[in-house]
Amino acid sequence: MSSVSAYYNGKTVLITGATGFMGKVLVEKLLRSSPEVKAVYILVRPKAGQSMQERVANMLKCKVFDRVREDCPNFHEKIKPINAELTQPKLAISAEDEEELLTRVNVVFHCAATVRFDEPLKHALQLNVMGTQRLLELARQMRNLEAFIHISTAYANCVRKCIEEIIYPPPAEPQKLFDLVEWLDESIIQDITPKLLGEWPNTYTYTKALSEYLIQQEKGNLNIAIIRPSIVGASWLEPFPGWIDNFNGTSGIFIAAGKGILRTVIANNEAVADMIPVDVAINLTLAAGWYTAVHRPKNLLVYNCTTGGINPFFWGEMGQYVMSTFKRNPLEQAFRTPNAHMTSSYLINQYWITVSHKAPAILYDLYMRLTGRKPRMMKIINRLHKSMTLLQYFSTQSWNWSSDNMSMLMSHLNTVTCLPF
Ligand SMILES: CCCCCCCCCCCCCCCCCC(=O)SCCNC(=O)CCNC(=O)[C@H](O)C(C)(C)COP(=O)(O)OP(=O)(O)OC[C@H]1O[C@@H](n2cnc3c(N)ncnc32)[C@H](O)[C@@H]1OP(=O)(O)O
Ligand SMILES: NC(=O)C1=CN([C@@H]2O[C@H](COP(=O)(O)OP(=O)(O)OC[C@H]3O[C@@H](n4cnc5c(N)ncnc54)[C@H](OP(=O)(O)O)[C@@H]3O)[C@@H](O)[C@H]2O)C=CC1
Repeated sequence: MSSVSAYYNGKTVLITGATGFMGKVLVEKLLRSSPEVKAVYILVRPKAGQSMQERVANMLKCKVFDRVREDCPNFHEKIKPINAELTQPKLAISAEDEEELLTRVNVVFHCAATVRFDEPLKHALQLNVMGTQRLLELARQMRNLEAFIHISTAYANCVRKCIEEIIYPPPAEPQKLFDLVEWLDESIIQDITPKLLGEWPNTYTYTKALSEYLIQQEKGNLNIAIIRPSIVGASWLEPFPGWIDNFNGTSGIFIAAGKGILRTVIANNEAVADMIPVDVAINLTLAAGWYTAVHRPKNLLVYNCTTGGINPFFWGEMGQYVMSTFKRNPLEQAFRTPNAHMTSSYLINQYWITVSHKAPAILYDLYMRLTGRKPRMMKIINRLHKSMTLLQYFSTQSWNWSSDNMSMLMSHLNTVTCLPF
């Protein structure tokens, strides 16, 4: 057994965002590689008419837990759900639960966030920045805390071209923004959001930049590390290859291309497609937790969890791989034969949108209406266009991330690959 998995045995861990894409992989890996972990507390909110208990029961049925279910059939007994809402004062955790966390938790992984690019600024601030502030406040009172790991994004500082593993000055003073959104009318906040964002492309990256700064300012004596993954994609190996459960980042675009719906996309062939498989990002996160707790670095360490500097892969190559994969492995019930092209020209893209997206969608919806069924293709196309408009910023540019801390961490591991510890 490696030092990393040995470290977590006997420890009590707290995870936020455990019901999300990365959170599920984190919970699974932790329970599978460190079966003697004492307890894994997860902060969960009731949602969509489901209680916290129902949500956790449904989550544990998810395929991603099949392997740990086989290895350790009682793994669910280690999971201790806590009712919480990160946007509420004191995270809406009951006094009894809070006391339990304060006495028991050894390591915190903070994954919860809104990752929507179009999130209203007020909500993105309340969750990504104030939520982080509240969690830090709780963590500072924890009596046995050894490490606090915050998941940020490699794009938090996307207004820079070269991104070091340091915390940059924030786009604004977080406290001033908290005060502003406190008293300003929601519609006025919406109106001034572009001005506040400045060079930042969306409220997601903006609030992630703010939360990094806030952590640096308010960390006190905590042992903290920040992980900045780039575009997190499907798993490479663990718990099995190819697992993903959302349409974020590139996955929605790939599926739309595979279904033959997406025919044109704005991207720069020569720009780096900085993707990282979710299991690699989670392995780094767990290893960083171990390193932070055991080696207690003097300063807060930032890990750029990126691939472009080590093994660059370009959007042009990505497009070819995606198309050839779908040609070899066609998806069920495709709308048309997959045939997507990339262009960096706005006009050419608009032309193909009209000819290859809108015209077939109108004809298809007409056919649906005539046969007494509900039209749906134009709705899908409009959603796709909205998503492509928001993602374009990332598919047309390259960034250089330094990854010295990631390399340093890798040098401490048993193997030079990212295989299970
Ligand atoms: C030839 C190949 C070409 C290759 C080149 C491609 C280039 C692409 C470049 C991509 C770069 C990505 C960079 C990302 C960088 C940031 C990474 C991070 O830090 S952090 C993480 C990054 N964060 C992000 O990536 C967030 C980005 N996404 C967003 O912000 C929002 O999704 C939105 C604003 C784009 C759309 O909002 P809205 O219109 O409100 O729509 P909702 O989302 O609410 O979904 C509604 C429903 O539709 C469903 N569905 C969705 N897609 C598909 C699909 N393809 N099919 C079927 N269904 C789909 C969806 O499941 C849902 O179903 P249900 O639950 O209702 O049942
Ligand atoms: N996916 C990616 O490409 C990348 C992600 N990241 C970062 O990784 C982290 C995880 O992302 P990912 O797993 O993709 O995101 P998901 O959207 O899949 O998960 C978000 C998690 O946050 C929880 N959450 C949201 N709002 C609240 C709230 N008000 N109170 C409590 N919990 C809440 C969600 O819970 P619920 O189920 O209740 O909604 C969910 O568990 C984020 O910090 C993100 O910024 C960084 C780089 C890339």
